[in-house]
Amino acid sequence: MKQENTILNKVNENKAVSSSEIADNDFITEVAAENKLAKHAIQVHKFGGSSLATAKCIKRALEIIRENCQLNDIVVVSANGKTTDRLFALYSLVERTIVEHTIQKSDELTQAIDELAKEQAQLITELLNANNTKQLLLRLNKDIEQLTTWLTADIAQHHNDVLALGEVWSARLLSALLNEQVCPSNSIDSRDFLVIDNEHSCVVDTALSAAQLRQRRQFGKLAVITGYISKDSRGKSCTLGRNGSDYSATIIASLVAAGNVTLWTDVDGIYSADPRVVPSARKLHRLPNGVAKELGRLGNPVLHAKTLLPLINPLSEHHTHLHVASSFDAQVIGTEIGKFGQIAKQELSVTYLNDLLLAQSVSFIGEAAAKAKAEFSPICIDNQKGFMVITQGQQKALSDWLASHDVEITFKPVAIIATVGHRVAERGDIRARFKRSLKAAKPLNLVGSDNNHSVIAILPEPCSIELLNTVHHEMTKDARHIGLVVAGMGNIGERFLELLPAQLNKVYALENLHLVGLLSSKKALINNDGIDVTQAASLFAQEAQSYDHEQLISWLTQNPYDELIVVDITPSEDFSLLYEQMFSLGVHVIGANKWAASSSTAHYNNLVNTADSNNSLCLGNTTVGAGLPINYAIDDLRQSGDSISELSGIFSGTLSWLFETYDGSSNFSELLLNALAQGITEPDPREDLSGRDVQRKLLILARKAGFELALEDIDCQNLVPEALQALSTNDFLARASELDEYFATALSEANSKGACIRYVARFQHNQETGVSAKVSLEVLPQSDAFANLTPCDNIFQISSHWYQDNPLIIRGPGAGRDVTAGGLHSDLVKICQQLAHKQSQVKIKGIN
Ligand SMILES: Nc1ncnc2c1ncn2[C@@H]1O[C@H](COP(=O)(O)OP(=O)(O)O)[C@@H](O)[C@H]1O
Ligand SMILES: N[C@@H](CC(=O)OP(=O)(O)O)C(=O)O
Repeated sequence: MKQENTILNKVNENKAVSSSEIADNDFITEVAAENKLAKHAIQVHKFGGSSLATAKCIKRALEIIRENCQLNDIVVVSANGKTTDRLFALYSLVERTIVEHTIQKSDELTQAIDELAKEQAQLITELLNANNTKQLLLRLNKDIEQLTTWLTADIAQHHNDVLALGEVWSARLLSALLNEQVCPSNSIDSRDFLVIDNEHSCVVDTALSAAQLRQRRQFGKLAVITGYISKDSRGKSCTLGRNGSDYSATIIASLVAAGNVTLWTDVDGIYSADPRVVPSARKLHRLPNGVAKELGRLGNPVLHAKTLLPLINPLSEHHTHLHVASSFDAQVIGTEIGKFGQIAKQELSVTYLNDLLLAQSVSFIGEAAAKAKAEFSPICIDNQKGFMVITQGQQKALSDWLASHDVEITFKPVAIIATVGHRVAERGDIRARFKRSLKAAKPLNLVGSDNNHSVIAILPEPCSIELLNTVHHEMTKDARHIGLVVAGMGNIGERFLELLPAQLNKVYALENLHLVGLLSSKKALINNDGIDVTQAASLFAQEAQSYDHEQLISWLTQNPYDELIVVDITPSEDFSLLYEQMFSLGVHVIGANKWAASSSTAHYNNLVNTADSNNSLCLGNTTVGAGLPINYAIDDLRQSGDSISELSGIFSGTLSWLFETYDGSSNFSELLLNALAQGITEPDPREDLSGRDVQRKLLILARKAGFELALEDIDCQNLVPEALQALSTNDFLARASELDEYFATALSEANSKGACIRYVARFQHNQETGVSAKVSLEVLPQSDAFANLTPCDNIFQISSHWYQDNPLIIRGPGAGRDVTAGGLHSDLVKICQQLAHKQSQVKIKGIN
């Protein structure tokens, strides 16, 4: 959540404090003029009770504000921890005392008030300096006196005034602390500006509330506003319902046209089920508005039922983003709620509500049902069978309403469990799966919601944790979004993309894979909603934008997928230097790029450890032998318990072609230029002739086989004489004939013995002598396995404990567009197969 150019810790340097009544735009402009770092769109940050529960939590919230807020932003707070629960408890205690006339209950009341006061006083003393502590304690004492009067003398009148105290204390404390440590701040009691019609419908008087809020905000001070409370048009305190501070935050955001609302809580996003009781719950990175609204309606505690209402105004041009993030782990990317494309629309989640009532009446049948629905907004209604599901709190009002129509009604206690997702009620497969998963619970009915974003099962018994887990497992077991980024839009990259659509259609393991990024060295096309694979190359050509590595890492850090795979088809050492950051972000890498796997021992070991400790997978079968399964074979032998003692072969397609073809009938240099013209060599053929590429490949395989060695441990014969090594490419090509004599001599000497010349890589491990490795031109008998290859083919020979006398040989095309792109697809399928088996358990700072 950290943003680059905000940050209140700079504010103290250029604070300008003057109170005035100004329009929001003026407000913003003036703040911007004073504070060079000010953004123009206001952000609202709401801290829930769990984020303000203890002094430690409040300090954490303070740091989040320091890092993420500017003076023109707004902070909305809930009561500290469970203060609202405690205030409710006081109220219930008083009610019982009145009913039962018991003396000891009033002692109990005094004790409960004392405890509450002590808790608040402790937060104040622990957090504030002496002067502020004194002032806030004085105000707290006054409030406690007032509270005691309300509770003992006039409880009926002051129910909501009592409940409001939690938010008032919390805002006052945070604001004082901000003043001391971060920036000028003032606390605002939302009852001084927020006007609703009544607690039942909570419709906001927008014009009046916005105007009054404008008057309350003070220029140059960060406003800390109480959540949860408001007043009605007669000036009476109201609440917005339990957990209503989220709703306060979005109302306030709509009043000031904020750009963003962040709900800071104890969980780092919205999960596919309650993560406290469903260990396999998945984070939903992006939730479409309608689905989020439905989740809130059906009991998700992070999203109060009304939270989204102020933000989804079809008439408004203004769009406010909503995020859910963890105040315990502010760097973790949370859930974003908004308008998203197909990938986000595939998410499914499961939610439940206990303690409900199934109300049955003829008034809920046919057209008459519309009236009941409009009046009571039930959780669900079936106007064919004549029932609706309501909360227990609605029972009396519904009975009264029907009595006035002279109609009978029956109530039955029920619970609901629902699967929620974009238009799920229209999907027969999801309904069927949901029904199957509920078999043991014997649901009374299954009902689709009006907006089709949920299927609701009505249960005769409360929903158990076991049932929740079973249903969740069934609904989400194959849910996983894997993002694919392809880096390198060259020859092989192009072919890889050409093959991708068919692969996605036919390979089951790729079911949840979405192409989301295409990168060349300078340009990038990133689309979180997916890039059409059938038009990938042309979309890249038309839409890619310039980027740098910092931007790429920042996107990778925030990517909204369960897993992300980067396929590196670049030859770039620079790009390979990003692997470590990628691994530390849990990103998986498929590399055709040889740099990382053949880098220094320290760097390589570090990469392997970083990947391991972050559960990042890394495959690079195509770094050696293109699509030939050499890396897999070595891995397989090692993992099966075999030990490899020798690795040898011809690892370069170019050198294979040159020496298989070179028979002395023409000069070596003519052959070389011919190979260059056919694209068989690198643009500068010295890259092939130097043997470096073969040396790197041997290093990669030896490391795969379990040996720790470095490039310098492998002797490398450079076939380019020293005199030609430092020339420009053109000068080298012009003087290529200087190579001829050396090769002509080598060939004729070999031929005279009935032998041939080949450029061979050899690695040996011997218990006594240790490791020896080299790549060089060798004289081989014509009968040697390495002597009779189809030009361009590679050959790999492995001797091991199991393959001692008769080595294992893998042979075939070791380069080429199709086989390399195919090898990369093979790696991709392997990673996706492994990811399908990956079980992740939720671990959330704050709630675990
Ligand atoms: N599907 C879900 N996704 C995320 N959190 C959930 C879900 N269901 C239940 N929770 C729980 O809801 C709690 C958030 O409750 P809330 O009252 O909004 O917190 P706050 O005190 O921050 O306002 C978290 O502790 C979380 O464990
Ligand atoms: N304090 C109120 C309002 C609220 O929204 O709290 P929280 O953000 O902790 O859920 C309540 O407990 O209902």
